[in-house]
Amino acid sequence: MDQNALKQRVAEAALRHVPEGEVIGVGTGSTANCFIDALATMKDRLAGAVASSEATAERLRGHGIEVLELNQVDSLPLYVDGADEVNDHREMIKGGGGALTREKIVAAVAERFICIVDGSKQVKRLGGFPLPVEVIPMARSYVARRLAALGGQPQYREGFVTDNGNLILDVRNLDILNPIELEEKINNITGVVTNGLFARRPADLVLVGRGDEVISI
Ligand SMILES: O=C[C@H](O)[C@H](O)[C@H](O)COP(=O)(O)O
Repeated sequence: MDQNALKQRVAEAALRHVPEGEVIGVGTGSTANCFIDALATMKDRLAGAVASSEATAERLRGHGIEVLELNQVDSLPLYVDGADEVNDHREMIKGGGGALTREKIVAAVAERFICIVDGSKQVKRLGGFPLPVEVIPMARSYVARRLAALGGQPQYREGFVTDNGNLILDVRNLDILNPIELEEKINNITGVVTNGLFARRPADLVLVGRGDEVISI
């Protein structure tokens, strides 16, 4: 089964966790897009969705699903999103599409976070995928120097502007032995908005598409 078929399969598997009559949070990226397309089949049983990016909001609206601002809801029973890497502790690297900050905010509000991935994203140790860090533009060089001091090799994602008007540094070569500690350390650098480690708030359930099966972690 090809990667796209696996993404569709996990997206469909996530549907049965969607509570009826509620507003849910929806992530960003190609796997989240598969979920949005699947969600459209039950849109009449949904009160609406909070989007983690402008692209997701547009796709949801395209299917006739009402998009609400996060500030319009008091709680979210569920957030469904993809990831760039996920380990056995359900910790993730996210942000390959640059949506990490809004994703982290929606994930923080959600009571339950279900991560949907194809098998290629499952790793023993995080860090093979370059860690995205969203940075306030004027702090770019300073933050890059601080990331280099942590042993990373930051690279400016040229020409990319986040939905929040900021830029992304993709950091290679980080030794991610303790994801929670590194997430906090990088977030404490002045000028960093947030980084793509989702370890303080891991997923509650990961659905992995592998061969003909969907495995739960
Ligand atoms: O910013 C993007 C998100 O974190 C995505 O969830 C992540 O990059 C995975 O995307 P995809 O499903 O396209 O591999």
